[in-house]
Amino acid sequence: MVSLADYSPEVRDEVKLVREQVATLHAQLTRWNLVVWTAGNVSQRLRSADLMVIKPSGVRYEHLTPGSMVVTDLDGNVVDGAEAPSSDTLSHAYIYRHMPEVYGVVHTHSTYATAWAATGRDIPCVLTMMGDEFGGPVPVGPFELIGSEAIGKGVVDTLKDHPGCPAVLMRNHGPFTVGADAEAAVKAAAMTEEVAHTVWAAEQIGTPKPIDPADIAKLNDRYQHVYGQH
Ligand SMILES: O=C(CO)[C@@H](O)[C@H](O)COP(=O)(O)O
Repeated sequence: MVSLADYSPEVRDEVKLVREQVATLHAQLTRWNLVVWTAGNVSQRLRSADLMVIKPSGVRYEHLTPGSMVVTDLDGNVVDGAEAPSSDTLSHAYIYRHMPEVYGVVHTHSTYATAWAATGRDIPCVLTMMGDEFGGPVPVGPFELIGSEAIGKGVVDTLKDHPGCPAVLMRNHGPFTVGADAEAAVKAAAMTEEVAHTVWAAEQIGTPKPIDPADIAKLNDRYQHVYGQH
């Protein structure tokens, strides 16, 4: 069995840093009310080796520490860690293998996004915030059972039809999000829940108005390339 001792000091240094980052980011899931009990997970892929760091399965967020984070290869084989990795490890690994631009993956069961997932409806792009973050609707992916890479394949296959979108609502299950790092994926999870809630509220008031696709593209380009500090 391969262990961290088989990797260079540079890789081991990055593992230490990413363990700290991923452990800290799990607190953002509870901060933004995206999870109940242990129902969500965060991972980040390393830049220096084909490894990833993910939450241990079923461990409460207040008990998570950098040292409890599990290191696996991109086939889900444990390389370092005292506890079993997340239930979704194989799916996170599949996403990393098939989306080379992705270095962060998050899964939650946040209430409003999961309610949309239960209906099988995409969240329509009726908010400027959706143009900004998603560049269109938040799509629904196929129903898949938990524990294999099937969910990961469903996420990748769905996002092929939605280039640049960082979120998929896996039907009857909940949101999976991706990003250039774990923090970006956590942000996408928080924004997914926010727009799921807002669009649901809009549908209680009336019929939300669609945004012209050309304007959605302009919103997304500005937000992705101009917004914020550069
Ligand atoms: O979706 C599911 C179970 O329905 C899992 O993703 C859990 O919600 C989190 O599992 P662990 O990461 O703690 O194994």
